[in-house]
Order: sequence, then structure tokens, then C-alpha cells
Amino acid sequence: MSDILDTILARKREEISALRTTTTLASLRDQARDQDPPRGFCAALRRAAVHGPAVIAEIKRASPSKGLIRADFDAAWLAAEYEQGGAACLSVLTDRDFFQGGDEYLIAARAACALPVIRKDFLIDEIQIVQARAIGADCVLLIAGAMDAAQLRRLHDIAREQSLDVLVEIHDAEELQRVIDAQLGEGFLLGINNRNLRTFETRLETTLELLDRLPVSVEVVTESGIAQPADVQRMMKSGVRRFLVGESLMRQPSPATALRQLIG
Ligand SMILES: O=C(O)c1ccccc1NCC(=O)[C@H](O)[C@H](O)COP(=O)(O)O
Repeated sequence: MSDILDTILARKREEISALRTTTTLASLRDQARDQDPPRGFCAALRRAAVHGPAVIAEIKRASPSKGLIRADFDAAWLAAEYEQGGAACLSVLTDRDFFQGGDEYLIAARAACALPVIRKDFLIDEIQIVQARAIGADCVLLIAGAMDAAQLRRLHDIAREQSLDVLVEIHDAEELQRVIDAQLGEGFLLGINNRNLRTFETRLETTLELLDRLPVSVEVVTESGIAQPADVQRMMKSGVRRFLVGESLMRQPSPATALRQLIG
């Protein structure tokens, strides 16, 4: 039986076919070349992590697991709030059908602040990666559970050719093995998603349980379900200093205040 991740990926394949009928890789490459240089997503996180929790604050209007999260939605205002609240980077959902996101939100958010931005979407094809740079993204997400090791390596290398940083996301030991098999070298971020994207179960222990299996040099980002200062402190005590946080900030009247309280 297919689950939500399979459904999303099937829709992505339709979107990719439609995109190929309206534009070409060559024209997207030209648009990508015309963009400002990337802002350095990994470097910004690394700098922030020296002093305390380094947060990628997520702009997410809705999600498959929670439905509508924030009705009053202004991507530029949210970006400015997150920057004031001390975010190191932004994450912007660009998927329309399942998250009510859009490329226009990434463009507006990036223009409203000086933070590096990741295009948060389900990227499984070269054209989506080049398009990410063409709309100004500084980093892309590659979900190991959505592809095999060879495809992961291929898309990672295409992203690096576009000067994009890469956040590779895993949820379990099998996906970690896929990342190891892909031999990506150094320089990528490893996201551990506490949410199972097929069942929506969210457990912070997911990150803590996988830590022992990782080389010490890996830059880990713990993703999903971070809601309380105690969650942040728990991760920091285990040596995890990078966080991807969406819903708990998006639900607050002032995301800036909420972020300041979360990271202390
Ligand atoms: O959030 C979902 O419901 C979801 C469903 C299917 C695929 C991906 C999904 N979320 C993407 C994410 O990983 C989160 O947006 C991100 O880690 C932030 O999580 P949170 O702080 O819990 O909003």
C-alpha cells in the first residue's frame, strides 16, 4: 500500500514532466548563473553553532501531518522575524500541493533578510536542483528515503556544481547506510528527521539513537518535533548543536520571541 511519501513523490514526477514542457535545463542554468552568489548555508550554521544552538527556522504554512499551521502567512515578515529572533538560516517549503508552499515564498523570504535559505521540497531530479539555484536557494534538501545511493550521489554532485550546499536527510540506520554507500565526501550536512515521513510518528530519540553510528566529523542537524527549550538542551548535552524547527515557531504570534525563548 502506498503511503504519503510515495504519494508526494508520484506528484513530484508529474510536476517534473510538466516543468520540462514549459522550460529547459539550459534556460534554468542561465537563470541560475544570473543569481547572486549563494550565501553559505553550512558556513552560517557552523558559525552559529560555535556560540550555542544553531537554528534553521522553517517557513511552513501547512503540512500533511498537521494540516493548516498558520492562516496568517506572510513569508517576508516571517523571514524578518526569524532573523531578529536569532536564526542562523531559513528553510522555506516550496511544495504547493501538500504544504501550501511556493517558489514565490522562498524568493520573498530571501529578499527580506540576509540569511541563507534552503529550498525545502522533494527533489528527485536534476531540473529541480538547477531550478532551486535559479530561484535563489543557497542549499537543497536530499531525502535519502526517496532515492537509492547512486541517485543520491548524482543529485548531490549536481547541487555542488551549482554551488549549492546540501542537507542530506535520513530517518534510520538503513538510510544512513545509503548515505555511506553514496560516498559524498565531506562538506554536506546530515539531517536526522525525528519524524517518520511514512507514518508521521515523531520521536526525538531518533536523533539520539543514531548518533553513535556517525563519524564525529559529521555536521548533524536534528529535524522535527523540537518545541521546548528542554528539547534543545537535551540535544546540546548530546553534542547536537544544529536544529531545524518549523511548527512550534510557526504557531506563535511572534516567531521572533518564540525562537529567542527556544534557544535561550
Ligand atoms: O511535516 C510533515 O507532516 C511532513 C510530512 C511528510 C513529509 C515531510 C514532512 N515534513 C517535513 C519536515 O521534515 C519538517 O517540516 C521539518 O523537519 C520541521 O519539522 P517541525 O518542526 O516538526 O515542523
